[in-house]
Amino acid sequence: MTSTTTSLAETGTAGHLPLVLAEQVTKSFGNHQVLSGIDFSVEAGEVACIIGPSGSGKSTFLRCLNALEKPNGGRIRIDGEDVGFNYRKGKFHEWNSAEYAKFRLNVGMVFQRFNLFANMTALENVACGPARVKGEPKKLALARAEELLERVGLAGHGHKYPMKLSGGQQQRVAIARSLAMDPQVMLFDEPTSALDPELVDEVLEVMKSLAVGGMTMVLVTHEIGFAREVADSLAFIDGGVVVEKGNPRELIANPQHERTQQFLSKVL
Ligand SMILES: Nc1ncnc2c1ncn2[C@@H]1O[C@H](COP(=O)(O)OP(=O)(O)OP(=O)(O)O)[C@@H](O)[C@H]1O
Repeated sequence: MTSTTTSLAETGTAGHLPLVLAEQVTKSFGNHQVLSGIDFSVEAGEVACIIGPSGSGKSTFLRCLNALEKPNGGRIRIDGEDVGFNYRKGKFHEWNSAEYAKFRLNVGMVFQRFNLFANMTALENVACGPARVKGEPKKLALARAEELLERVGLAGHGHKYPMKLSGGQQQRVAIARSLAMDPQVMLFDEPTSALDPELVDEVLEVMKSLAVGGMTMVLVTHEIGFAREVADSLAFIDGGVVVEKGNPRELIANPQHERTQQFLSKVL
């Protein structure tokens, strides 16, 4: 991002900004350019789905949104805040590790592999963030975790360790764990791809209920049906750029770009 520091300072933050705003984001790993100038935005309360071929940069972009990867150029703002930078005394300063940690509490992320703590029960997995990271009293964090497990359809399962839960149940615990931090936006990276087909719907149903409840969500997915039914916008990423973005139903029914048409013809 260093190369863009001057232009960042000049751009300013006046006017309405979407909750999530990415402008011309680039990212390389060595000589391999993975993101070549991504423009992307999501309004508060909206669900944005991202589709695209394997290796097109979808996960890398999501990781940039959550500051798990550092872009080489461009600008990402969440709720008007520059991800990775503070603007002080007329200059951009890179975040320190405490600022990165604080930011991630505000942006939930659910991964393909559920990443639960194997030595904690479902309840402890959900309660540990508020109790250990936010310093919430343990009793309160556990009571809230009970409520969240109920919300994802897992009432009565709180005492179980992850290995005693199905993949779909584990992913729902992971969603509850993310919700426990009261995130402003939730990012999902192919949350159903590691599940047996018969377990996919139970996770999609939970995500649908979050969407109906007004949660702002960015979702990398192969679930075109979910995108069509639930999402407010759909972006097709290929070769590290957003090739096409629009209303999901329109984009799926009538893709404008040849690359989008080719991709959809393979997955529909
Ligand atoms: N940490 C890394 N180091 C080196 N290369 C990486 C790293 N992370 C991702 N890549 C490369 O970046 C490219 C894009 O990967 P990414 O995971 O973002 O794609 P994707 O669109 O999410 O693919 P998929 O749908 O298969 O998950 C790939 O070629 C991948 O090998």
